[in-house]
Amino acid sequence: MPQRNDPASTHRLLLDAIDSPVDLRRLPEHRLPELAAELRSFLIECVSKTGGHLAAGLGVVELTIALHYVFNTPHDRLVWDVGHQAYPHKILTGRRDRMHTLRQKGGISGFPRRSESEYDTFGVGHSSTSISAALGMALAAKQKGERRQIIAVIGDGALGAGMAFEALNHAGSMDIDLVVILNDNKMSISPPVGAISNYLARLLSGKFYTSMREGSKQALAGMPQLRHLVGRWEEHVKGMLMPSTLFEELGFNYIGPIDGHDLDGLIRTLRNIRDMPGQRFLHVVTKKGRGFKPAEGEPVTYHGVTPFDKHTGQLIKTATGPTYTQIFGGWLCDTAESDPRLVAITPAMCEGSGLTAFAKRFPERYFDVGIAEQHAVTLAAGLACEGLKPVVAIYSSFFQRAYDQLVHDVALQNLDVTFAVDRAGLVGPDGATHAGSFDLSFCRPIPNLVIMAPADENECRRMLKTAYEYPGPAIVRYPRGTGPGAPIDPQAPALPIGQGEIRRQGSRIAILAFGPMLQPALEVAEVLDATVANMRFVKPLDAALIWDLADRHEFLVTIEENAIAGGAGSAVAELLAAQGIVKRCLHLGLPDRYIEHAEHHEQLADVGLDIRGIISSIQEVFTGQNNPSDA
Ligand SMILES: Cc1ncc(C[n+]2csc(CCOP(=O)(O)OP(=O)(O)O)c2C)c(N)n1
Ligand SMILES: CC(=O)[C@@H](O)[C@H](O)COP(=O)(O)O
Ligand SMILES: [Mg+2]
Repeated sequence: MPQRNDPASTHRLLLDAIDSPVDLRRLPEHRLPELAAELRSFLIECVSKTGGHLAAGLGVVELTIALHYVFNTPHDRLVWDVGHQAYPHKILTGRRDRMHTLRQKGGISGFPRRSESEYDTFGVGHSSTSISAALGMALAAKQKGERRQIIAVIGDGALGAGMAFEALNHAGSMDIDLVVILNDNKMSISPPVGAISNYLARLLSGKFYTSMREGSKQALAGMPQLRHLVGRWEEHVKGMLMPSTLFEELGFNYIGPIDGHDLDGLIRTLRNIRDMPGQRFLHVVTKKGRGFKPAEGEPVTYHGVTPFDKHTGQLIKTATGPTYTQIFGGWLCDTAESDPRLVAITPAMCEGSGLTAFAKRFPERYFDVGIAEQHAVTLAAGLACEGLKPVVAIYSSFFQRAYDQLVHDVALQNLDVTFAVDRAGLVGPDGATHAGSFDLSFCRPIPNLVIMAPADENECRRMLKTAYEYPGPAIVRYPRGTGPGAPIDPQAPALPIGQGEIRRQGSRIAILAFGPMLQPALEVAEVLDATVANMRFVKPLDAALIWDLADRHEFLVTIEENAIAGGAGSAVAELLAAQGIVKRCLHLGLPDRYIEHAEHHEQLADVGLDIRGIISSIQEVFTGQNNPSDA
């Protein structure tokens, strides 16, 4: 029972008594709106302190309550898509009292995780996987003769991804029991794009449907006791008179659209759906940010937030220098000014990738393709075939979705595409699903690619210029957040391809730093009196520099914020081996495991990429054999 002495808990009499959906299902239905109010207020309270994803979760408070109320979770499987909207789900499934640890080291994840709760039926974070996973669970239940409901909850943005339609296409062709719930809040992170979004809008605002709805409301206005009939009558009439929807054509029984904030209607509809066989598609209409005016008014801003004032919504910003993302955005606009061939593409990450200004200034040269990374890359290939110069802005972890397009459509044809790969390396609170841990490893083997990693802000801009001017596919990968604060010279020239530089002369040990690892490498070098090279290029490597360093030092250490396996250090090892050069090398980077959510600096310490970790790794490996620090 709630502690009476906690003043906040007096506003959470119902919520504090819910430690699982079993407790929720004991509540009388008429108390659920009260619970929704408590849950919404608690969600705002929590995220105002921790930061995280807010607007999406506010939009599904009622839907989450109704789902756990009607379905026998966790026996019935609830699969969230992306999962950024699943904080209400986490609060109702036993994690209310851990919400203050959200996305922190040792705390609960910002996304559903199987290892975190039996109610988290599928690990998510990347979009549009829920229907595929749910279909897999449904097929398994059928195969095992188990009776259970499987429900995927997917947003209108996520529904626009190819993978979602692959799953609908497959599911619709089978004899299977599956529920797909479309949470249609008419928003992705940005306003939605694409024909699917337009189609959904037509479904909601169809003239016929709207007029009938208004007509029925007026007809029943004088008979409040019959008001509930409106919903039922609408369903009936609509089913008879409306043309079948795309989803029915795909084999689903389409129900809706219904109001996703009307608990009574949701519960009634979900109960009906629960008892129906086959593939069911429920179209639910919600408002992103519902119940918190700042988020309702600015769902883009309140999609992902820093801590904020829960009364005013004022976001608490830690003033810092320009982020790498902002440097990219500035470079992009400046280049577009002088080169009309430049076009920019984002797979639904306009704000996060720094394209807001570009989109405003060059709308006809800006393409937000929705959550469609595969399409984004091959669209760029097509644009390049016709002499335009596409720049694809893409997060490293989302870039993983477009691997064959990178190989088969861009690199094999040696097309002039520039990839601005943001969020490369560890990303902090978003955790393992969003870490850009592998892009060096999966890009490096591809012939024709040039791959650069800037050590600071100025180098980032120079590398973007270098990549853009390079007449083939080129990648610049840079981390989330800010750099070391290097002054930016917009006039600085492009870099000579494949050329690194010595930043410090030391003795016996040479540290080959890639990207932002240059800063810690320089600090370590002061302790160990090491030489430091800023390698700049992962492909092609500066072979002459590496041979020279190998020739003049006893030990080589490579450092990168990418998986050690197949990363930049591997490239150096391969180069030395190819020349038959035997050298004592140590490769530092991300280990062969997933790095949990935490602050970025905590993650670096966890993997030994902080100053202390680098020094101890070097000393540990070389100790006992002329410890380099004795030099
Ligand atoms: C593969 C992939 N690309 C991009 C993203 C970034 N992302 C997270 S949520 C989101 C928008 C999702 O829109 P929708 O499904 O409508 O959910 P809503 O936020 O509206 O609830 C995007 C693009 C992602 N998580 N995964
Ligand atoms: C849920 C999702 O995938 C995005 O909201 C992502 O969390 C954005 O990451 P950044 O905060 O690094 O832009
Ligand atoms: Mg949406």
